[in-house]
Amino acid sequence: MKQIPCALTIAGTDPSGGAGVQADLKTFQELKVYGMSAITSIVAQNTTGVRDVHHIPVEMIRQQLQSVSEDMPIHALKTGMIAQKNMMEAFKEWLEKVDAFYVMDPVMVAQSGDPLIESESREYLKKQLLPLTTLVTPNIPEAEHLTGETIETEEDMKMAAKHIVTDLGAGAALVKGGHLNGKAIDYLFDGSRIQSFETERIDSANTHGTGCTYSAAITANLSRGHSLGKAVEEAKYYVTEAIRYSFDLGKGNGPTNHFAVREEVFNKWL
Ligand SMILES: Nc1ncnc2c1ncn2[C@@H]1O[C@H](COP(=O)(O)OP(=O)(O)O)[C@@H](O)[C@H]1O
Ligand SMILES: Cc1ncc(COP(=O)(O)O)c(N)n1
Repeated sequence: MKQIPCALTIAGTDPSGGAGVQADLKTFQELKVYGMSAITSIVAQNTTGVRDVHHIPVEMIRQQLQSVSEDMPIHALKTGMIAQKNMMEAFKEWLEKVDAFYVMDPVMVAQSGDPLIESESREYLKKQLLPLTTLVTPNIPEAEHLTGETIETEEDMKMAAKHIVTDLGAGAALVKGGHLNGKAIDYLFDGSRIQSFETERIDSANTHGTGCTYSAAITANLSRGHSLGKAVEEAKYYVTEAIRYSFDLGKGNGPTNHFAVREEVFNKWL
């Protein structure tokens, strides 16, 4: 019998259901992948911003990871918010014993502007975790932090993607253009060639959790055995439709619609 693809997210939470672990598990489910999660921090947040953060003790993170890997298959995994350096150290030690595609969403700041990781962990992420990735998916501010370069044009985005792979050692880099004006274009550099993924910009403020959704969809597609290019292409479609039919929920930037690509529900929201 064919085995179901299994994907794991290692991330913080969003009780309002739009970002973090909640967004990741919804995405895995929609893409018919068995979803698993290890929680790094509990974040009191909603569509308007972050109110408080409780970090899970590092030993408990270690135990969660061990509980998954000693019992369950993991075909692909992603990391989102890993706030502290000691959490990253525990994750790295565990990851070195696991054979799975690794997608890093280098979460640093929430869309509301609230910081989600401590400054000393940024360096660790860059130096120690980045070289272990199959793919890293920075938005423009995150790519600027990783490269130390200002990114204002599509040329800059391509340069940043190359820099992150060639000089910083990531397996591949997808620099996302959500924060630029004009069309929504992302650039993937896989070590040998640049590919672009482009859609029109949707006039919507409901973009809470778009980065989480996108990287989770890529992770799900890799766990199914898709090539990197196909995994990104299909995930781009998923996130675009999730933004197009996003929900006007909450008082801030509303969440994406994970039902959007499901035909029967898709029609209902038209
Ligand atoms: N208004 C929009 N219309 C269409 N696509 C968008 C829009 N905003 C963001 N995107 C796309 O959503 C994905 C997430 O990108 P981005 O917003 O840059 O990431 P993050 O949520 O990490 O800040 C990218 O593919 C980006 O191009
Ligand atoms: C726990 C957690 N992780 C990540 C994000 C970033 O979300 P976005 O996808 O909107 O950048 C968030 N707001 N909360």
